[in-house]
Amino acid sequence: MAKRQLNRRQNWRIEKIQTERAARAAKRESQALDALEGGDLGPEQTGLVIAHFGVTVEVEAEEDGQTYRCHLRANLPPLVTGDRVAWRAGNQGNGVIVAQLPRRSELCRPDSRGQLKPVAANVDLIVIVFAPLPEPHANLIDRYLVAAEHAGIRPLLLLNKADLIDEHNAAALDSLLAVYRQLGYPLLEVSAHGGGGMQELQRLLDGHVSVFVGQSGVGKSSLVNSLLPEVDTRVGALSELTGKGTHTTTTARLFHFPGGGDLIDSPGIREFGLVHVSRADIEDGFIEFRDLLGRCRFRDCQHDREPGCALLKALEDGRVQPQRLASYRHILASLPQDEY
Ligand SMILES: Nc1nc2c(ncn2[C@@H]2O[C@H](COP(=O)(O)OP(=O)(O)OP(=O)(O)O)[C@@H](O)[C@H]2O)c(=O)[nH]1
Ligand SMILES: [Zn+2]
Repeated sequence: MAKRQLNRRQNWRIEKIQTERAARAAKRESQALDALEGGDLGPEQTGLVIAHFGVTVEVEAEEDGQTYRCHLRANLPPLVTGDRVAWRAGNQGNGVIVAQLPRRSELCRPDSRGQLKPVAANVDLIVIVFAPLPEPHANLIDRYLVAAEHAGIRPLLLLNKADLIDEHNAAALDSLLAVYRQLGYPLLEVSAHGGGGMQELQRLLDGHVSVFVGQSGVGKSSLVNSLLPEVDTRVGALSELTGKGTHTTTTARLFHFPGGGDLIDSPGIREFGLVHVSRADIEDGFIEFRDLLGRCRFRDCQHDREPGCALLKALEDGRVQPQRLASYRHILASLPQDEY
């Protein structure tokens, strides 16, 4: 009891300190903004948000490719990495964001209160990475596909560690890949180590804004390091960690590939698609089910053994793959009960 009270008091103190700290930061921020606005600002131009640091964002000028630390005017919607903005330069490598330009797409994740918040904008390719090892799970790949379909962003299935394909795993991998090939999803095999397929991958990434997602250990870092030999993609994440101590969310950063094309990366983005999907998202995300759902005899059909089930009929006719139906059921069953 006493301990709980103590905890509550501690929490209250921590909250008070955090509020005061935030208020001081906001005040400093508005003073900085006033000083900027009071000075000579350059003409309005367009730029790209390449990183986000709470009260300021790093903007790359479209014109000269230089980066500027920019302050935000109060009436702006929240900006994220990948946003295109209208901004005006100040005099010391800083500037002011004037407006957010329309987004073509958004990646969203729930925040600490469970509310969906955008974490990256204008991504147009989600690279779903898997490998012979750790052994790939169809339902995990399908979860990422559901998330990509839901975000309206094109997926690319990337089998990394192709050098590890041998007589023990080749058949299983082939049948896994055949399902996605039949659905029309683009597929590529590479080896971040051996270098096989990497040029082809680079070609597919050129001209796009991509994110890499996939299970731990499939080789996302290795792929990114091989594509971006010049930069340490962990830098942004680390400096945020030491800056804030307890905060585990780390900023997303946009990197340019040498051959053109961009990558947006952060630990949070790598896990995109593993949290929060609704039943409707799942039904929509299995593209071959779209024409079938709603055609079952029973409205609350669980597509399990019900007579007149359109999905089971399609399974029988070979229009739906057993692996996909199993995966669909598995993902649905993982939803909280009230959404099922
Ligand atoms: N044989 C082989 N091993 C690879 C290849 N790419 C990566 N690996 C190895 O796989 C392991 C995991 O690679 P990472 O790049 O750390 O994987 P990750 O997906 O970034 O993992 P997380 O950071 O946990 O998300 C490392 O030991 C790599 O050396 C490859 O093409 N072939
Ligand atoms: Zn059914």
